[in-house]
Amino acid sequence: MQKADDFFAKEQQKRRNWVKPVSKHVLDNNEKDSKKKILAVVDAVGAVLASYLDKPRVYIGCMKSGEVFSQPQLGFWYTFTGKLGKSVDFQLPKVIADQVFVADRDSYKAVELAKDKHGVGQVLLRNLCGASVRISLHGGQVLSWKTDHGEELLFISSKATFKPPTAVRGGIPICFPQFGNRGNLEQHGYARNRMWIVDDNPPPLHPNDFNGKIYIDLLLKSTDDDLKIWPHGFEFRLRVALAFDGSLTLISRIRNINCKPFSFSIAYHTYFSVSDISEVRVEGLETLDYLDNLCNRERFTEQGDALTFESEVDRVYLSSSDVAAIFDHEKKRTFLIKKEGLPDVVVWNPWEKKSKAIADFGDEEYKHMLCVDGAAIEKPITLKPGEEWTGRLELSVTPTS
Ligand SMILES: O=P(O)(O)OC[C@H]1O[C@@H](O)[C@H](O)[C@@H](O)[C@@H]1O
Repeated sequence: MQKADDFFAKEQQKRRNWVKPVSKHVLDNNEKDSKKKILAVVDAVGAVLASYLDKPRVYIGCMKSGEVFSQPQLGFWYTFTGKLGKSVDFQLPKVIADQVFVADRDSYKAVELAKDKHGVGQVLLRNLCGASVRISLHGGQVLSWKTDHGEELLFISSKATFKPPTAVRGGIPICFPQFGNRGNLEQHGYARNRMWIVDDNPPPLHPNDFNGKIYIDLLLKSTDDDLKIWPHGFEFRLRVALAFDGSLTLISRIRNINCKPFSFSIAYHTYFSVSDISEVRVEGLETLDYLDNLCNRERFTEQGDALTFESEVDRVYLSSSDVAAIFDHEKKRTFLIKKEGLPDVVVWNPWEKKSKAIADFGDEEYKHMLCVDGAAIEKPITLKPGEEWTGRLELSVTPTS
């Protein structure tokens, strides 16, 4: 788990309760004449910084300084590694003097553990801008992903039940080790119906998987009861990471800890929240072959330029590129889905009739959701004893004009 440093943030951070103006912070710390000095330094350094606005990362070599990096539209951010308050003899590299804020280490918590009303453990990740992700230990399921404006990006049914053992209808349930009914296990496998634990000591990942991110590591291990229904010992490690820009990454590492090989399928069954399904299009699947679950998994080839929706869809697109996008015209936003190790993409919307047959799904809710899952289904992944597989899914959202 990461620990928050002191940070300086800009205008839009004002409303976060862990952010206050530097001047107030310093006054609170009884340094009465500090404000003037800080602003004076800001003016000088700000002018220098302005000439670096097009650079992604700038390091300012001053006492107690941290890294300074630019963020499109947000200007500069400064990670201050020293302790603010004791001395004002530090240089504050910020562009605009009256928009300098400090995040208070005591009130800002990047990772919080809590329990829901059924006693199920939940993890809340929150980045400094206020974007957040909520994960349930039941299923290792992401239940919420919000922008820094508090806008929910995932769909959860109003009829969802949060009481184990069934998975919540919405968010990102993980289908493992089976997808759908392609095997002898329960629908979509059992990982989504099991309790996961927080993994305090996971094996290291590549620095890109944690640098600048807030994250939690979860772990699912097969129990003796699980081995009776699927006789393969595994460790499934899931890292859920929230980046500074609000993007959400799920990294799965699945290891065979048994003495014989096994094969599995996996899907991140992502319920995206959309304004109106009729106004949505999916790009990145053009010309691909797909298996149509509505026609006994018959194989077809996608013909259109982009996928649009006017009836039930339940397909597995095969061997896709590593990027797909969902354009939501009404909400004026685009979801980008980037994936590694996940060749297939499931697209699912139950539409009107099927919706009525799903107990934990509202009759009209199909209009406001679309499942687009990064997955490995058609060619199951085989692991020899001791082998590990890694799959990554990165979700981000951008405004579209
Ligand atoms: O109701 P469940 O088990 O969560 O599954 C929902 C849907 O998940 C989709 O991924 C499947 O392709 C559908 O066939 C299925 O109906």
